[in-house]
Amino acid sequence: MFKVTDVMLSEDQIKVKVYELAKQIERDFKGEELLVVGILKGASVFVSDLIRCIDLDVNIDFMSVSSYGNSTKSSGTVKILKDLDVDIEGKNVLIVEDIIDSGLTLSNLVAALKTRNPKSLKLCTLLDKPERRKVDIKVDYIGFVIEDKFIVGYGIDYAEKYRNLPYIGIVGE
Ligand SMILES: O=P(O)(O)OC[C@H]1O[C@H](OP(=O)(O)OP(=O)(O)O)[C@H](O)[C@@H]1O
Ligand code: HPA
Ligand SMILES: [Mg+2]
Repeated sequence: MFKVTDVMLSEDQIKVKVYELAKQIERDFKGEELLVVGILKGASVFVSDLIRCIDLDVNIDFMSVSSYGNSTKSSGTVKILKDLDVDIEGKNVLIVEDIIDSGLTLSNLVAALKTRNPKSLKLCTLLDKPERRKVDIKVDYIGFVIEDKFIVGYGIDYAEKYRNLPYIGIVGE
């Protein structure tokens, strides 16, 4: 039986970091338009908090890709379940993820989106778990680098549960 055994990052720690990331993004895209792309479902909570701290002309869109299903291991393949509604050619695109683990989700996504000729393509993740990386990936904005624990909350699930926790918790037996 899995349950949440510890808090890794509190609601307050997350709030401070989200604000810092938003201000970095604001500085980097000053005077530019920006399309923020949230990757469903995990990034939904993070991206909603993030955009509300970014004081720029921001558009938002979502993509849904899935590699984990109901398991704690990536299947290694990424399925596009919902594509963008808008054409990104000539636009500044910021992909927002909740967590980068193996890196497979994002590297597949970046490869797909690059072929659409955006003006720029940058990556932002709240959490980075570098120990489990299978593919190299350059991330422009990272909230927290975390150790190799299976975590949930703030949008992140285990078997579709716990996404509504306001903090990041560690799942144990
Ligand atoms: O770097 P990776 O090993 O690819 O793992 C990271 C991805 O896995 C999770 O999504 P998941 O596919 O489980 O779907 P979800 O966002 O709907 O929970 C998470 O939200 C990231 O998108
Ligand atoms: O630690 C994790 N927890 C939940 N989903 C995930 N997807 C990649 N890593 C994780
Ligand atoms: Mg996800």
